[in-house]
Amino acid sequence: MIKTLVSPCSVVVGFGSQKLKLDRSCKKVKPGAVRMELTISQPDDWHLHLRDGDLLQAVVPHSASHFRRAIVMPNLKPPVTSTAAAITYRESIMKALPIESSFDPLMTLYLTDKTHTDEIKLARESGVVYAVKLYPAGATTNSQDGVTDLFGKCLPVLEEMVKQNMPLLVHGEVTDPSIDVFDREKIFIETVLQPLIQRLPQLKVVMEHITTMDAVNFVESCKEVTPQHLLLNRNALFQGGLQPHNYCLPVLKREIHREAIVKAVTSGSKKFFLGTDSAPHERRRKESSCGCAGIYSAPVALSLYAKVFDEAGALDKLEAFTSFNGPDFYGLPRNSSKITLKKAPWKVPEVLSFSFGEIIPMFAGETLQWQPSFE
Ligand SMILES: NC(=O)N[C@@H](CC(=O)O)C(=O)O
Ligand SMILES: [Zn+2]
Ligand SMILES: [Zn+2]
Repeated sequence: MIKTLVSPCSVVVGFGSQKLKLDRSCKKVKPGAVRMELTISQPDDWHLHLRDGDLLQAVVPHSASHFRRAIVMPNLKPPVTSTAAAITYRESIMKALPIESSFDPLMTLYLTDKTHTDEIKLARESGVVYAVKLYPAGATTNSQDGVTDLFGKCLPVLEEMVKQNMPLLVHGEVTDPSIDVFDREKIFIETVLQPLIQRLPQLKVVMEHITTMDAVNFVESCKEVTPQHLLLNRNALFQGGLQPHNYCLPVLKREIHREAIVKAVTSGSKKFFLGTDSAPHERRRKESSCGCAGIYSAPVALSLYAKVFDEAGALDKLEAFTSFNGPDFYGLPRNSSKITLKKAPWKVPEVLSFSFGEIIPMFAGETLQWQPSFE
């Protein structure tokens, strides 16, 4: 539902624990200016890194304040390779949640060369594990224990996943160092994903954090889309100097790819859903001689998705992308709770400070137009 309201004299915008009151003189508002409000079913985040320890405590409130559920990535150190570990990890997330939060973490298992078919059965029986995650070994952060040979080592497990109707979530990049880093997603589709789907057509596969028109055009799987791959192209890595906070994997691509992703997502196709890939790293680990891959988007993601759909003139398609296509794919109920997005400018903090260090959020210091609230 889209409502237009006459601009108020003041609005309160919130950001985590910070609230900022914008006193805007009515005189400054142009006659006839309107402010928009959009109420949608509460979104879920189908790709989220919550980490553990201090970082978990710091970041979980940001996701919990906007999203009702999230698929939680298992690339901890050590990785979450068993249902027992997933249950323990889920408990630590629940403990870190703000009181009265109804956030529901949906857990995943980290696939390795050694994962046993019994583990898939246990995962299904547990009721807390919703997917299995494929990290090609060496492809991304904490993927060292990932899969070295999917067809050679994991076929029985993949067949069990078909039986258990357990989706496979894929970091879709080849790891061959001789392949250009900007081509790794395209080559993965051709050499791994396409053969996988031919071999196991009933396997439910999600291509995560897509970055190319090749992924957009790969119709056989559903796809998650991050805010950064909708809003930034690879120039953002080098704008006025090296920009470590825009570095993630798969790496940002050319503008033609970004445009293809925006077009697909705002077209209303049910194959695309929200997955922020919010991946916090401490500032010192990003601003380093060998900086970590990952963009921390949880606090700004909804504002950014709204920006993309607004600029494409497709706000009427936002809700399906944020709140319907994901649960429909997973066979879960859509959320009955609602969230309101108000068009009112707010500034993203330059830095988020915690006792252990700092995190730089995506679009730090920039002014955004859409602000989620439950009021
Ligand atoms: N996206 C990233 O750049 N990093 C993620 C891992 C991943 O999703 O590939 C992380 O865990 O930091
Ligand atoms: Zn990934
Ligand atoms: Zn990720």
